[in-house]
Amino acid sequence: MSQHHLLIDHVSKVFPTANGEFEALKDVNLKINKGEFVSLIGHSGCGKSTVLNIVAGLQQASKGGVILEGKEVNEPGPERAVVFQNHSLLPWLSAYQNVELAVQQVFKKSMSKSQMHDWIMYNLKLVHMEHAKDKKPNEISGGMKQRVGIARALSMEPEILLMDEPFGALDALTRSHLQDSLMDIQRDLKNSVIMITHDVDEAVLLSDRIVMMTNGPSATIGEILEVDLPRPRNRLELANDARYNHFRAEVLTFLHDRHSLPSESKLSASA
Ligand SMILES: Nc1ncnc2c1ncn2[C@@H]1O[C@H](COP(=O)(O)OP(=O)(O)OP(=O)(O)O)[C@@H](O)[C@H]1O
Repeated sequence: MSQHHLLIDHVSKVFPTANGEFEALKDVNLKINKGEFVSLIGHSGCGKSTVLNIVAGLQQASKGGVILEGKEVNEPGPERAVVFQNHSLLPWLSAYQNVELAVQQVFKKSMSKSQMHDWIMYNLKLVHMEHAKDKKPNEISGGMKQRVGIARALSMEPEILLMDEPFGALDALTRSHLQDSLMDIQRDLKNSVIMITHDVDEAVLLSDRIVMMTNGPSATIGEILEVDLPRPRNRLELANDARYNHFRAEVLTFLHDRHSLPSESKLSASA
C-alpha cells in the first residue's frame, strides 16, 4: 500500500487565451507524505498558484489529477483548507464569527453548540488571537488577519493545509513571528502543508522539502531539495549554521543560475 498521502499525478494545465492555448504546467508529479511541510518556489508566473489551486480543487487539471488518501479530488473540500496571501475574511464578521462559519460548515452535525464554541476558542488560541476574538477584520492588523485566516483553516481539521504566500504581504518582524507560530502549530498538529513562497529563508526554515519549479511556459518541477535540518528549528541559531547556508545557496543557485528569467540573463550578460 502506498504511504503517500497526497499525489499530484502527471498534472498538466492548458489555459485558452486570445492567442491560442497556453500550456502553463506540463507533467507535474509530486508525492507528499503525511505531516510533511513542502514549499513551492519558482519565478513569478511559473505556475505555483496553478498547482496549489488544482490541489485545492479550485481549478481542474487539463491532464492528470490529484489523489488524496487514495481518492481523486476535483472540487474544493474542507480537508484541503486554503490560506491566501491577502486574507479572505468576511469583513462584516468578527474574528470569532469568521472561524465559526468554517466550524459550522464542517462540524455542525457532529458537535454540540458548546463543543463548537470550545473548538473555535481552541483554534483562536493556537494563533494567539483569543484576545481579539470580537474584533472585525478592519479593526486588526494585517498579521492578525492572517492569524485568523490560519485559525479558520486549521479549525476545519484539514488533512492538508494549502498556503499561497501566506506571509507575503507582512512586514519582516510579523512575518518571522508567524513563521515561528506555524512551526509550533505544525509540530503539534502534524498537518501536511504545501506553501508557496518567494522567500528563500522562509522556505529553508520551514520546509522538509523545497520543490523548485522551472520557468514557464510548460513549467514543471526542476529539482527537489530535502531539508533535513533537525527540529525544532531556531532562526537565530540557523543563521550561522553551515548546513542552513548550504540549503539556502542551493535554492538561490537554482533560481538565479540554472533557471534565471530570460530578462535576468540579459541583465547579467549586459552588465
Ligand atoms: N486563467 C488564466 N488564463 C490564462 N493564463 C493564465 C491563467 N491563470 C494563470 N495563467 C498563466 O499561467 C502561468 C502560471 O500562473 P500562476 O499564477 O500559477 O503563476 P505563479 O507562479 O503562482 O506566479 P506568482 O508567483 O507571480 O504568483 C502564468 O503565465 C499566467 O499568466
